Amino acid sequence: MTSQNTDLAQLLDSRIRDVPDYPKPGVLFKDIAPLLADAEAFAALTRALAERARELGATKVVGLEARGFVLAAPAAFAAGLGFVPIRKKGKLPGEVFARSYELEYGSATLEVQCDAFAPGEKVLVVDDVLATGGTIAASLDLVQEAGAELVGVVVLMELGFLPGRERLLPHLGGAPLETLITV
Ligand SMILES: O=P(O)(O)OC[C@H]1O[C@H](OP(=O)(O)OP(=O)(O)O)[C@H](O)[C@@H]1O
Ligand SMILES: Nc1ncnc2[nH]cnc12
Repeated sequence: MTSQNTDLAQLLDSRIRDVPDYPKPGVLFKDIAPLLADAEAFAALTRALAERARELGATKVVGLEARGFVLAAPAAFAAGLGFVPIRKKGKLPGEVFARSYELEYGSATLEVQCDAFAPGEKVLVVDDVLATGGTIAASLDLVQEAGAELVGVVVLMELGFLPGRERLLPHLGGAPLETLITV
């Protein structure tokens, strides 16, 4: 990590609030609302994500509902790329691919539109938190099922005390998994 990235990580980390026992007892919730509300931190995060999208050769940036949208959409815009949403069940019209999964504090189903990607599309997946890895694992399977090539995953914050990274390895197909902050 360069000193510039260390500065970025410190700035971002300083704007994330720990909320104990939310939404369930025993969960330390990482609240990104203060970061999003801080113009300097949000802009720095958006620039960093957009830079990685360009460097990795992405043609689309994929965001995961809901907090992933808030990071991925401005990054796609800043990189001059299109944005594709992966949404919770029942929100996307038309034919969809679907995957059910467990996350740190519940379970859900994610969907992507079957025609979301043109042939040869290269995808960067962006989300805010990597906890158990269930959400991103399901999303990577959907990207593959929809026929796109994964060029990378960038996550704002990895919870290093949970086994998310190991869980994602079989789903990455050799693409890099990058996190701006690890706690
Ligand atoms: O690694 P995991 O254990 O799967 O957890 C990580 C996911 O949990 C949160 O999403 P949530 O489903 O709470 O949705 P939200 O963004 O709509 O709040 C977070 O935004 C990640 O997507
Ligand atoms: N501890 C946590 N904080 C914020 N978002 C999460 N998603 C899953 N686990 C989380």
